[in-house]
Amino acid sequence: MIERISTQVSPDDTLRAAADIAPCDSAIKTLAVIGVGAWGSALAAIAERSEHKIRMWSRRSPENLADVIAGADIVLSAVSMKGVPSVAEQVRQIGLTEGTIIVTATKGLDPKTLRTPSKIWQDAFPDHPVVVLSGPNLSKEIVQKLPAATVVASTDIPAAESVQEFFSTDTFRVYVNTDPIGTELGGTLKNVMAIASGVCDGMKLGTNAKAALLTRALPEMIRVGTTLGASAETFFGLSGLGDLLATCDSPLSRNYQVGFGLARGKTLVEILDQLEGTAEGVNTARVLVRLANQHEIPIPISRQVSRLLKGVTTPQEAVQALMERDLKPEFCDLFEDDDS
Ligand SMILES: NC(=O)C1=CN([C@@H]2O[C@H](COP(=O)(O)OP(=O)(O)OC[C@H]3O[C@@H](n4cnc5c(N)ncnc54)[C@H](O)[C@@H]3O)[C@@H](O)[C@H]2O)C=CC1
Ligand SMILES: O=C(CO)COP(=O)(O)O
Repeated sequence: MIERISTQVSPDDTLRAAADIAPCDSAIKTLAVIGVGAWGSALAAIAERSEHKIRMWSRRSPENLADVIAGADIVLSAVSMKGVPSVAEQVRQIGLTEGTIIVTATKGLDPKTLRTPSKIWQDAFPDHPVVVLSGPNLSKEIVQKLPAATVVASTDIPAAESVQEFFSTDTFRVYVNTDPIGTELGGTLKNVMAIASGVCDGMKLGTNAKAALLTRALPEMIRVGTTLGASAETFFGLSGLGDLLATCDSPLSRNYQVGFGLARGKTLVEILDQLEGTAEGVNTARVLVRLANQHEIPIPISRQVSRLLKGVTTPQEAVQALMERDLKPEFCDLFEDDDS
């Protein structure tokens, strides 16, 4: 696990000017990053410029959380899903300055309450704007300053626009969206599909199979999303299709690596032991099955991924089960229930 503590960017440092980043006029200057793993560190690096003050906190860092968030214009959480409820509660007990924007970059679902990270933050801070940041953003490419785009979504548009301005650079293009739940679920649900995609490649099923998998993955994600209040359109954007393509086709993706390893006969325990960082799709698959059962949403691909992760099916049986389902018209099940 990558665990960077506030060494490069300390609470009292004035940050060095990044030569390739134009000065930003935003009134928003102070960022507190909570969760300094691969993604939190990458986002801090993106925001780094002379007029920004960046403070960082993770559970093993020497800084005091209250000092790090005090007076921050933006509090960004890049904690993995399992840490979100407890971290949100710690921050709630400390309290935030009025007007502080909360940005959540976690892609996951809470196993206890089935809530998304943005819902957890909004429940803890009903009077603060909450902005979801999600998109095709493999952190290893972002830190190399390769061009990338992302989405910041909120029902509070001025807050989303402030976050857009704060994080935009000439290599990181930020779009605003008004559908936070859709934006968040795109990034969350594609992690399960990335596991399926890794299985597909690990089994050498070929390009046709991969194209079929990813194409059928999208309506499955849309069915879940629209049931939970998202707009279908959002899933055709960067945080849906965009992140699906990035994560399902890259060995840099930890979720893809999980699927690939399972297809090559490794156990889940072995894979997770060797994995650098968090593969949220493992938890998400389990939670998603419960959500889908509750709402009667057909999720055939995710259900096979969940069975594979539980060890109750093999990759070969999972593929067979998907191929042997009832025949149907291509578009009958985008918004309607069918068998799973
Ligand atoms: N790495 C990437 O390319 C991207 C990751 N994400 C998402 O960002 C989130 C974090 O991912 P990474 O930074 O890659 O993971 P990571 O494993 O590198 O870092 C996770 C961070 O969460 C903290 N954490 C974990 N459990 C905690 C707990 N119980 N209490 C407090 N803190 C806790 C860790 O200390 C660490 O700072 C995930 O939801 C992931 O899906 C989103 C976009 C890109
Ligand atoms: O969300 C990501 C890219 O957008 C990162 O994917 P992994 O968590 O699978 O590495």
